[in-house]
Amino acid sequence: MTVRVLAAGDHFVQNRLLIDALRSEVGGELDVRELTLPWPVVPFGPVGEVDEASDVEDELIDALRGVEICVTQMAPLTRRVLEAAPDLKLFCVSRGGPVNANLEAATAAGVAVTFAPGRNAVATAEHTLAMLLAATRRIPQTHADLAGGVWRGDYYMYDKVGPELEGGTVGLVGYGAIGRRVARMVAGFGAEVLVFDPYVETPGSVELDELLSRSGFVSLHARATPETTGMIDAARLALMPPGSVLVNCARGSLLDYDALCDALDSGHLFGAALDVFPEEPIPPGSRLLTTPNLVMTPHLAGASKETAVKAARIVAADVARYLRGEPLAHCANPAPANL
Ligand SMILES: NC(=O)C1=CN([C@@H]2O[C@H](COP(=O)(O)OP(=O)(O)OC[C@H]3O[C@@H](n4cnc5c(N)ncnc54)[C@H](O)[C@@H]3O)[C@@H](O)[C@H]2O)C=CC1
Ligand SMILES: O=C(O)C(=O)COP(=O)(O)O
Repeated sequence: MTVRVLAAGDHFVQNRLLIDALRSEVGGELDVRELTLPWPVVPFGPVGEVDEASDVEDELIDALRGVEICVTQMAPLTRRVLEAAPDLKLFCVSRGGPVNANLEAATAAGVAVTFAPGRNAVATAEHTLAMLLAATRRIPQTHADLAGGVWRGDYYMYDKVGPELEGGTVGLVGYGAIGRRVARMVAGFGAEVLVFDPYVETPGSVELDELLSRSGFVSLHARATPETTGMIDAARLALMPPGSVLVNCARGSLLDYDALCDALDSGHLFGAALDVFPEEPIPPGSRLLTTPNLVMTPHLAGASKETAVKAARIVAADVARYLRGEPLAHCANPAPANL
């Protein structure tokens, strides 16, 4: 029997990778169609809450006719799409969380939703290290000086230089796929690692306030949840030792950005590095654009050549499990009875 699959991709996780991975995992019994969606349709919001997302709903509804399996990075599985897709049984999101799906409605409709945890963990951990080192060694600022024809010697002065990782302490807030990798990397530099993650017990685990007051480097790797919203506020930044460095490659909601700018303006923090922001793109006129000692990248920590390939493989492996009638490895909702 031929199973109809919709690959609804975009330029980040290309349809081609998804389709190649499906073909190599599952073989020839699939009738695969493609739908190319703009990026991003569903941005980096909380898991499982998407609804009435966008004007791609109609296109998606058309493309899902007769389709049993949809693999996608960005397509929104809203209540309306679900109601119009009675044949759909499996919706595979090739992202770190099933942010594209209304999980409650999917469960009620008997649609299993899978996701691809850890697909970009290596890329994000490596980017985190790059950002931490860039902020600590003032690489973007000194590069900009040189590119502008200025050779400044004063960066060498004692009061302008940053701390070393070897012999320092790195506090990791969140110890999942990315936090663990960053821990291994900074341990390789000879740093002590402290961890705050209420759901993980590991050597080096401490309470958040203790972590902040003992760490010369702090890196955020917790998920965006109501509990983590604004967890690093002005009072918590004040706990960090003077001259320390903060990195956020997780989510903008974890940190009070205004308080961070104050801590950089006052010189309390040596530097900070940010890949994620409360509003993306950063609005013109934002304080972040003029705050000193800040290194920023436009939400690209998770992007690498390998990320898209891993995502496609994780998704395809769950499609193959579904077709073999086996339990799904990364199912985000209670598996419907017909699986
Ligand atoms: N900038 C980028 O391009 C990327 C950002 N991310 C973000 O990085 C973060 C980490 O991602 P992963 O490691 O893949 O996720 P993960 O789900 O593997 O780990 C997240 C960890 O956060 C912990 N956590 C939950 N509540 C917490 C709390 N109140 N305090 C401290 N820790 C808490 C969880 O126990 C878990 O261990 C997420 O926010 C994710 O959205 C992920 C990939 C790329
Ligand atoms: O997690 C990120 O920030 C990404 O870049 C990709 O996110 P996603 O896994 O698609 O929610």
